[in-house]
Amino acid sequence: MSLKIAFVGVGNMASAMIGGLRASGYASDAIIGTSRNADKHKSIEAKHGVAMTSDNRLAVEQADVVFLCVKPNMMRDVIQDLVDVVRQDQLFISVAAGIELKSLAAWLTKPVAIIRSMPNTPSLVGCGMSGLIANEFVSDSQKQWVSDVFDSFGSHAWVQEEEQMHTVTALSGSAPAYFFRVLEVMIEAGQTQGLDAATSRKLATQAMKGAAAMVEELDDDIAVLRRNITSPNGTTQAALETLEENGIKALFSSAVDACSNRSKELGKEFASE
Ligand SMILES: NC(=O)C1=CN([C@@H]2O[C@H](COP(=O)(O)OP(=O)(O)OC[C@H]3O[C@@H](n4cnc5c(N)ncnc54)[C@H](OP(=O)(O)O)[C@@H]3O)[C@@H](O)[C@H]2O)C=CC1
Ligand SMILES: O=C(O)[C@@H]1CCC=N1
Repeated sequence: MSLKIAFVGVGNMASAMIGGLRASGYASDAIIGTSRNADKHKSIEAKHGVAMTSDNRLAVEQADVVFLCVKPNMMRDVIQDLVDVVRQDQLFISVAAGIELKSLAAWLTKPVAIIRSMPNTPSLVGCGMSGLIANEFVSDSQKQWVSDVFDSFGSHAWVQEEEQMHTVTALSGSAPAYFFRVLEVMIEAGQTQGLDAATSRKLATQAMKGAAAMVEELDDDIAVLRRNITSPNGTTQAALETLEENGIKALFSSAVDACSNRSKELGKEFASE
């Protein structure tokens, strides 16, 4: 039988995970979600076939596993309102950017099992990537269950040091947005050159998907895959030289640094003391 999961704060990220879980066959009656605005509940219930409530405590009371999915600035208040219904046999999984395990533990007040995760929205289509780290109360069997759940909507990686969660955020949590931006810009450029929007979108998207699939499925060095497309003095060389001249390396490495630094700031801004 599926463990009962409560998603506290069903917005973009929780909705993506619920969609991914449901598509992988997780039982609808084993999932309950919460959000304050009851007007949204019907559409979430219709989309994912799961029950919704505005009552966080009611949802948490009946859960074996609680995903904490509110924004980082709301996390402390939301957890503090739950403290007296929290049981030590429950597992808590935060998805919040920046928020440290020790802050979550301090707000939960009891010695409970907590996992800090950093998923991403491609979970909705079974292509998620999630970084994970556990506190000392998480058992091996809970870790296995969590690995299986995150794999059911993509893939996962456990990190050894909590500091590494900032880098996970920069390389996978936020990264789909960078690639969406790259696609937006390329599609617009295609249209500027005369293609219609749909054709431009299909061409650029399929190229991005194909490149990612080659990296994933072949064991080749990525630089070799790039060179295999780049004929001397050909079209690709012209494009790549333009990207280098315009600072692609500095651009992306500074974006990764900015993301990771913001994650660190969020952790400090919303720390337990
Ligand atoms: N979006 C992403 O790609 C990723 C997000 N994250 C993390 O996920 C978390 C949520 O982000 P995201 O989904 O984008 O944000 P959203 O704002 O889309 O979702 C948060 C939801 O929480 C609900 N909420 C707010 N307060 C409460 C409350 N007191 N009780 C119950 N529900 C509440 C809101 O609904 P309502 O107003 O109806 O209450 C809202 O829909 C953040 O901590 C973020 O760092 C992590 C990885 C990726
Ligand atoms: O932008 C954010 O803060 C969240 C965390 C990772 C992706 N979105």
